[in-house]
Parts: sequence; structure tokens; C-alpha cells
Amino acid sequence: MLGLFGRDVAIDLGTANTLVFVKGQGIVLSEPSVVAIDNKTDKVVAVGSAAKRMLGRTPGNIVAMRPLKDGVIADFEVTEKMLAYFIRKTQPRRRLFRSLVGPRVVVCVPSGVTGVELRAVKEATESAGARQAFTIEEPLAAAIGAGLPVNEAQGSMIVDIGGGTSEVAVISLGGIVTKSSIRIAGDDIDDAIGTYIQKEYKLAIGTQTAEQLKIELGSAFPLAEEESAEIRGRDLVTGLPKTIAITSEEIREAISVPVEAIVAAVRDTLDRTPPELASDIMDRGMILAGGGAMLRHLDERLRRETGIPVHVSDDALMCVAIGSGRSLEELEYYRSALSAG
Ligand SMILES: Nc1ncnc2c1ncn2[C@@H]1O[C@H](COP(=O)(O)OP(=O)(O)OP(=O)(O)O)[C@@H](O)[C@H]1O
Repeated sequence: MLGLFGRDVAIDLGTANTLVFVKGQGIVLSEPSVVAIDNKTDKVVAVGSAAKRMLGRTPGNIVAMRPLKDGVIADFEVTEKMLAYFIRKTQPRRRLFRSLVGPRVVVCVPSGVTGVELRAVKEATESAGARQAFTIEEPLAAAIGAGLPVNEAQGSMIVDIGGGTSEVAVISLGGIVTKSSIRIAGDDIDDAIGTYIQKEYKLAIGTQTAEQLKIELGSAFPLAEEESAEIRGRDLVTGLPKTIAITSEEIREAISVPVEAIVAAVRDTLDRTPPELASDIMDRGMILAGGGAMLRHLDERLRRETGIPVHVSDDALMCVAIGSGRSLEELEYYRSALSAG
């Protein structure tokens, strides 16, 4: 069909990764939320994976940056360019005529965003070519994506741990009843690892090495068999490359503060949950979503600290995008979860 309208898309605009869902097709794109820009010409040089490879490796005139920080837009213009790139990539190869043939776009936003930030997202989406922009709060999208019955009169609890924000929400009848949104998540865990290694070993490591250490050695609760790994960095005293060995116990200690903040947000949300909904959650448990949910034994830690069953979603990294996509495909059914632009 030679459609007059663009393909409707849902975008999980994350601090770390952006996922794009095309109506009728599912997730078609998942790339790091990174943009590389040439300072001299102000032109975008690369977006996504290609730009991520440039982080920390660019010559003077090119800057590779993440336009979102802590789950919110830190650089409006660059975010707009990134959105435009992702939307364009999913559209048939022809010009997008804004408002006439642009697609409808659902963008997922953290539940803690302010009115100003929300407007910024909608404006960026519309300037990027959307004829109509909707936003959906991240915990609602994650819950829909995890298959929770969000529209029923039943308490569902979702804990979504991304790169920049961790969102905890209890949902019933299509809306969020209690929530906590903290700007502490996966990135802060990486930073904590970097800081620890710098302090204990006088070694500077890059953010990608810190993230890798988190994924490979990190845990929120003791492992049956603790592990160790070798890492390379720059010796802060001699300025030369150096290799050290580090254990999973050390990484657990390094990340204890941000992990505890996430656990505290879950406890705090439960404390404020009305008794009927709390009882539903006691029975059915909470669902963990977002990339941060894959930190080893985080489920075990939460289970022990709250006494409530904890399940990690099968599609932790994609839950939010899947849920945003479902809300796009069933706009009427999920109307109460969406806010129109
Ligand atoms: N196996 C893993 N163990 C621990 N953390 C992981 C793992 N895989 C990915 N992550 C972390 O998940 C985070 C990214 O998750 P996700 O893609 O859900 O975030 P986002 O949607 O981009 O961020 P936000 O929701 O804050 O805007 C990163 O911090 C990444 O390091």
C-alpha cells in the first residue's frame, strides 16, 4: 500500500539504549542512545552503535555524547536529532511531511519527569516528524510489556531498572497508584565501580570497562562461588597501562550504595501501598524489568528484604519497548495509560 501516513512507532527513549517498535512489526531497532557530532559543522556524524564505538575515542572536532542523562533529556537539540534519525530509519524511503503524513509516535518517559521535560519530549518528537505524539510513563509501559493486567482492579507491581532511572510502581485500573522514581540505576552502578577501583587501586578505567565488570562480576547478593577477573586501566601514579585482578566480593562492595538505594525505593513504595493492593502483590509478587534487573541475584536480594515473590521478566531489556508498542497498537484500550501531545 502506498500509505499516506507514516508507520506508527513507539520509542523507548532510554538513557542507555533506544528501542523502536513499529506497529504491526514489533521491535525493529535497538541501539545505544549515543550521537556523534562534528563540532565544526554541527552535523551528526553517527548515531547509535556506530556513535557508541566513538565514545572516548574521538578526535578533537568530533564529540560522541549521550543526549539523555538520568532518564531525562539533557540536550534537547541532540535528542531531537537522535529521535529524527530513529523515526526516519523506520519509515518508508520518502520525505516525511510533518503533520500531514508523519507517523503517530508513542514515546516512553520516566514517571518522574516534570511538565517541562514532558513538553520537551513531545516537542522533540513532533519536530522529528511525528504528526501526533503521545507519552507513556515507563512503569506502565514495562508492566504492559511484562503482560501484567494493568487495566484490572488488581495490584500489579513493577520495578524497572534502566541506565539512568529506577522506577517502582504499583498499578491498578490503568493507572499508577503508588510509585518511587529515583535517578539511580545502572549507570550509577558503573560509576560506583569506577570510583572504587580508582580509590582502592589508583587505576582509571573507562565506563565501558566498568559496565562490563558489572555484568560479568557484579551481584546484589553473595554468589554460591565467588569469582574474579583481570582488568586493564591506566595507573594514576605512573600514567601507564596496568592490569589488576578483582573479585566479585569487591564489586559487590563497590556497588552497595546504589543497589541499596534501589532496594530502599522498593521498600518505600510497598510501605505506601494501600492494604488491598499490597495483599495482591504478596500473592502475585513483583516483576523486575529493565537491563538493570539482570544484575545477578538482585531478585534474591529483594525477595529476602521484602518477603515478597520476585520474578525477573523474560524480556527485561525489551519490556518497556514491547509495552509501549502494545499501547500504540491498542490506543483505545490503553487510553488511560497514555497522555496525548
Ligand atoms: N546482564 C546485566 N547485568 C547488569 N546490568 C545490565 C545487564 N545488561 C544490561 N545491564 C544494564 O542495564 C542498563 C540499561 O538498561 P535499559 O536499556 O533498560 O535502560 P534504559 O531504558 O536505556 O535507561 P532508562 O530507563 O534509565 O532511561 C545499563 O546500565 C546496563 O549496563
